[in-house]
Amino acid sequence: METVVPGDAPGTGTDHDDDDDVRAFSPMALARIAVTFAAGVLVWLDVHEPWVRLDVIGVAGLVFGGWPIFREAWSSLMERRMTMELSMVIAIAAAASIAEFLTALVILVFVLVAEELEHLTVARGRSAIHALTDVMPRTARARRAGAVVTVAVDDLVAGDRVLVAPGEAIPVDGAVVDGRSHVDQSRITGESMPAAKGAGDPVYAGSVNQAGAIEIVVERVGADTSYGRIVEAVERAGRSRAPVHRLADRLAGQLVWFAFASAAVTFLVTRDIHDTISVVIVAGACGVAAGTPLAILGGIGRSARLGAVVKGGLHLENLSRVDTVVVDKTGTLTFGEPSVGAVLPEGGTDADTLLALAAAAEARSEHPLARAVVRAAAARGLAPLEAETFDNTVGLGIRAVVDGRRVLCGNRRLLEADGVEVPPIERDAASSQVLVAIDGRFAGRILVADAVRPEAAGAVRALGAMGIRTVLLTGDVPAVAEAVAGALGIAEVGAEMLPEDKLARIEALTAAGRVVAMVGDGVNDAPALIRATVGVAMGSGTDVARESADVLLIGNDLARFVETIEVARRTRRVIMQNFAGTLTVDLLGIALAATGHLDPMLAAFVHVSSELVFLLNSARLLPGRDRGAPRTPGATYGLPSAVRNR
Ligand SMILES: Nc1ncnc2c1ncn2[C@@H]1O[C@H](COP(=O)(O)OP(=O)(O)OP(=O)(O)O)[C@@H](O)[C@H]1O
Ligand SMILES: [Zn+2]
Repeated sequence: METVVPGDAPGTGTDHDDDDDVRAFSPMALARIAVTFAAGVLVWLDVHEPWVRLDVIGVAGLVFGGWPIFREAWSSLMERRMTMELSMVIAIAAAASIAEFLTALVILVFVLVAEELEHLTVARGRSAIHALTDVMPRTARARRAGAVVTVAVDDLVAGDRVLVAPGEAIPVDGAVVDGRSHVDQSRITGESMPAAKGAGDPVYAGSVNQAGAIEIVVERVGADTSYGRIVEAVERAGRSRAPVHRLADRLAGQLVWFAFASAAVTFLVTRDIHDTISVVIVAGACGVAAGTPLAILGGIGRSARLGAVVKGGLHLENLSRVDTVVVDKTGTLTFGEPSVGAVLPEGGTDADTLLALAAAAEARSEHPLARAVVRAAAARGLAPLEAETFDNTVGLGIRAVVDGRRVLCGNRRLLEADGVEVPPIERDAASSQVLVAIDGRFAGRILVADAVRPEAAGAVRALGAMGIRTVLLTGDVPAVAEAVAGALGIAEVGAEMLPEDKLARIEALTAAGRVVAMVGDGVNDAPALIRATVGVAMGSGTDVARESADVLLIGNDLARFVETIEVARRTRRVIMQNFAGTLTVDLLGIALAATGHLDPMLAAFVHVSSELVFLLNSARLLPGRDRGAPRTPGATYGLPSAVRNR
């Protein structure tokens, strides 16, 4: 009942915006409700009071029970803001002034109960978000001075060694130093299959150790871990304000004013103080005022469960309106972990030299093609060469000097820009190609194939079913782009697109009135991610992409992205239902009250119960408890002797 008016400053009155208190009922609030209720009963029973001119029980009940609300109303008055508290207090005072103490007390009980229930619902929303952190163990078994002791995770520092038994959650980010196991890290990376871990492999806090016992060396603890950062982003998002939130506040404020104006008219016309009080009381706005942020919190929490970190309420709102999804190919539709299929030298260079020079040139690039070339050279056991100079042109490729030779690795455009004559090239739709020139002469090409993500086709189909158009924009050549698009059922394709071309296409789409989500992973996608209505980065993507994005897909799973759009749409639907419902109930209620069909107590009941329905409607969005929550460590599990005897 604690509304809510534009410019509502945090920290005023019994403001609930900042307390993370997830307690059940507060004892003081309960006491106020009980006292007010008791006073109501006494007044109703008409217990004898010695003072004729003053109803002491009624006044005392009102003052004690309503104290926090009076205080808030007073501060609203001082700030010249019309709030729900103020209007309620005016109604209560009006009832009391005509000695209708029973009415005043009953209204107050309703107000107090509603306020408390609202607190509880909102607290549950907060705790649902906090529940994300519950998977992080609070204690760990660490090696200290030759013994294994249970310590608080917060007391761990980098370099500590921690033992993790089968079935336990991993408490920190670190690396395995002993033992082997499989680890379910779906919560962090989204991979659904447990990953094999042995000495030297990284492990992440919040993932769950499966079969074997492992010992890990601590690298990062708490909020610094990958999972800690995810939780932090979600919590920050939960606190941010979406435009629809401001709209809700405005609507709530206007409803209070409207009820007030209607009450004034009612009094002028009917001269009936009861009906006037009913009019003030019947219009509730908490369903929109508190229900909107609660719904957004629920939507963001639910998305986080799907592995999508939505960085703010604004982005969730935008996501609900998306009608066009632009994707890039490498790393988004494909795994972005391509492998070299063939090395095809030309003009007298031999394959190993070609690959070795290319690998040296590509060594410092984070492009998936570059990494594939480097891996292939290492796999063939070629002696690593060092590039003397290195120049990366996004969307074209690499210019480097290796062993005194000028090496170009990239596409036709790069080579031709440097005056290299590139012969006609046979295109194989299944592979991308890295063209290589040495000292200004075309020296051959390296075929690199990347696997399409298995969920991509289903995701594109699901988007289509939701009425969303999918567009593929890639830096790769048309043959490869069209092959991938064809396999996935994407009709609209742009190939050989430089980063600025992708950007221009996004701008053209938004200029045409489309609401565009751009999904990408690379440095070349960053400008488009920023310009799109919603930028979505793959979790495995480059840092630039992850920073530029509004939504981060931790699990790289496009199917989860589609589900996130559904969550966003549902959130929007719930908010709109609350808007429409509140308006209907309030307008109807005011009309009934003004025409003498609602007495004040019934009006209070209508106000409170309708609000509660809308709050609960929002609460439906809150994610449920995590099913796969692991057991916490601390108990002693049997460790294999390899780990125990160290
Ligand atoms: N480091 C590199 N090594 C070799 N070729 C490169 C490199 N960087 C870019 N290229 C060439 O430039 C083209 C465009 O690169 P860009 O990174 O813009 O897109 P992409 O990786 O092909 O695909 P997508 O746009 O779908 O991610 C690549 O297809 C490749 O031919
Ligand atoms: Zn209310």
